Amino acid sequence: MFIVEDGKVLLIQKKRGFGQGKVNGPGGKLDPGEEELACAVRETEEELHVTAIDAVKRGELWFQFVDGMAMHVAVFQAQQYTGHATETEEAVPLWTPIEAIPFEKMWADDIHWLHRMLTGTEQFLGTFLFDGDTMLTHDVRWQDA
Ligand SMILES: Nc1nc2c([nH]c(=O)n2[C@H]2C[C@H](O)[C@@H](COP(=O)(O)OP(=O)(O)OP(=O)(O)O)O2)c(=O)[nH]1
Repeated sequence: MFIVEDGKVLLIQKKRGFGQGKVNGPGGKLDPGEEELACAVRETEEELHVTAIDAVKRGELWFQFVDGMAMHVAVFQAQQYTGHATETEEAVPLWTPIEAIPFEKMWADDIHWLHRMLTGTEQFLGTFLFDGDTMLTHDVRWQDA
């Protein structure tokens, strides 16, 4: 979930779990039977004590890892929220200027879609091959919303 306000995006530094130490948007795994949007809203509440309002789906990420693991991530964006971003056991909040996103601290694929997503209106579909933290191939396709 990427919440945007006044040219800044609400990122987190993850304190534990998958991608610990990385900068990312808040998010996490689906609970059984849960819808993607509900999951993204819930994880943002759990990690930052912020509730995203009127979030829209902007893209999908498909990851294949060479060890056989695969992962699908739905990407949402919101322009409105309630609450005040607070550090929790899971994450440190980072209100970050969109023009100063620290891609070197993020997942290697993010540089290929995050800035374009935040500064435009298109939807995207990204497919990536990873070996651990190393991205081997990337393919991002955009279409008008
Ligand atoms: N921006 C970005 N996000 C990614 C990438 N790969 C990846 O798993 N994510 C997101 C998806 C999830 O929101 C988050 C990982 O969450 P997770 O659910 O696997 O980890 P977690 O340990 O926090 O699990 P949970 O208990 O909170 O559900 O990172 C990536 O390459 N780029």
